[in-house]
Amino acid sequence: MHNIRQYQLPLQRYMAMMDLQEGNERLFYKLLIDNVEELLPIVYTPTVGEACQKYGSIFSRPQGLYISLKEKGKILEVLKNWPERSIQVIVVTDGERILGLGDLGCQGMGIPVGKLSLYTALGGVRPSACLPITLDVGTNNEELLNDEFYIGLRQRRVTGQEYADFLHEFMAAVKQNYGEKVLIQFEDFANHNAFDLLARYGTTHLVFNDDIQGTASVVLAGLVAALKLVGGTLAEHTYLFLGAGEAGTGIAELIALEMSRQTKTPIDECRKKIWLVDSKGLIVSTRKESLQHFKKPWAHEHEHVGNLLDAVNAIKPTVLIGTSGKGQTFTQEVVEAISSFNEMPIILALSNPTSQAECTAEQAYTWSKGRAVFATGSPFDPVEYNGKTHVPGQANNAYIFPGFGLGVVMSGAIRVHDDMLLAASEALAQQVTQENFDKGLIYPPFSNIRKISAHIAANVAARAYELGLASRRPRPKDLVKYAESCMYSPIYRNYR
Ligand SMILES: NC(=O)C1=CN([C@@H]2O[C@H](COP(=O)(O)OP(=O)(O)OC[C@H]3O[C@@H](n4cnc5c(N)ncnc54)[C@H](OP(=O)(O)O)[C@@H]3O)[C@@H](O)[C@H]2O)C=CC1
Ligand SMILES: CC(=O)C(=O)O
Ligand SMILES: [Mg+2]
Repeated sequence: MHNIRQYQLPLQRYMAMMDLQEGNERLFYKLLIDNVEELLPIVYTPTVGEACQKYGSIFSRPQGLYISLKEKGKILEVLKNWPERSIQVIVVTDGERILGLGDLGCQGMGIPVGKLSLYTALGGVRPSACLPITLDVGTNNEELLNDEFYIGLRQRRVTGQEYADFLHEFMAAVKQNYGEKVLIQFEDFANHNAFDLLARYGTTHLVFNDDIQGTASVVLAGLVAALKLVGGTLAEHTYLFLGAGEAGTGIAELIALEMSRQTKTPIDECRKKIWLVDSKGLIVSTRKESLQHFKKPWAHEHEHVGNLLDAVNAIKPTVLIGTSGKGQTFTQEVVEAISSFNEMPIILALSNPTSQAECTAEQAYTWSKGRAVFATGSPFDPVEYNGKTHVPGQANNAYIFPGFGLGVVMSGAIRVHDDMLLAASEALAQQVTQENFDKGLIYPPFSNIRKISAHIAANVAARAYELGLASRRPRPKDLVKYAESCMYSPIYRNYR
């Protein structure tokens, strides 16, 4: 840590950590686990975003497995080149929507690498069982195409049947090489592919989309915890999203599902409590024909509303959630408006990295006069307002996917079911203590994450057994203890 701390710039610290991961993996994980709050912003958001943007020019050694269009027809052979045989979790991207930074092509590799290091550090999945993959299907990022240090194919993205065939070959090759029980996490695909891939492979493979499903689970947990501060039930609140893509509609759907279970009301009715704004304004029924399929369930009856401020004033939400990928979109007027009709507005600025957050912590607390219950996707420091310290929570799917993955792996689950996402969410919400609430936090600190992950894993595994989706026999009696016993620990063996 002394060495790492000598670097002034976060990107230099990132590069030092990557060198360490390559040169002394056990020490890398020891540092990451013991200093998680300090190092998470380095190996994960926000610094990993900058690293992906500059990936070509900071490149020293390859990490992960690249599969490019040139390998079409030979993907199985390429997979066989990976030295580890026993893989439990794959995180795969095609780099088209890296955080809120857009199309970074092959340079998106930083994301699968970073996510999988959290699978190990936060969730205890063995490093050798983790495989980061980037599919190089080209990039539409002109700057990268003209960058001498770009590491990927210099061509525009393939789409349509050619893309679908390539993905299909990849999915089939993974199953053939690693069997049915490898968890494939789709990460940072653009929404025009992400929903379709999940629907297409959800019934044949063990797949999970972190941006749609993991994010939904973490946000639902935060909302359930927030109700202890704010009062009311899920169904008594009104939700407004800025951003109706993977994260926005994924979260909205899981809230509606949980609301429907709690109130025994049809899910269609529950969806009416949830409104979304996209780049064209509030999603309303008069726009239904021209909407992408994942937006249609949210096209409620309402007149046209063109922007977020007008939508806030029209809908009067109690909860405002930012999933737009666009920074500074929760303006002072927006935060003041929601604060004018809520004693304690719940405001989540989920977009990553920090530069894309819908507002900063300081803005949220100042403009709401210290009344907002606030969390962000990337970390923000505590803020002093009117003599009180406000600590923003980090609403990031990193709370969920490591424990979720561990639960799937340890139970030998063969499919991911929505109930398993609800189980993960419930377990996370239960880990928020009175001490956390007293600080205004709706998430527990990351310093306890391995214990939290063990509880998430246990709840996910328990649900998988109940659903008949778990193949590991016999079912361990104490699933929390079993989860802990499965976790990788970076300790040196004593050979004496
Ligand atoms: N905290 C966390 O754990 C997570 C955070 N995220 C973050 O969420 C963000 C969005 O991700 P994702 O949902 O996958 O992205 P998508 O591209 O799927 O969705 C983005 C949505 O935002 C809308 N949008 C973009 N700009 C504006 C604007 N100026 N005003 C209103 N709406 C706008 C788009 O509108 P239109 O449909 O009209 O184009 C679209 O509906 C990213 O920054 C990502 O980092 C994602 C996953 C997890
Ligand atoms: C956290 C995450 O998955 C994202 O921002 O895309
Ligand atoms: Mg993501």
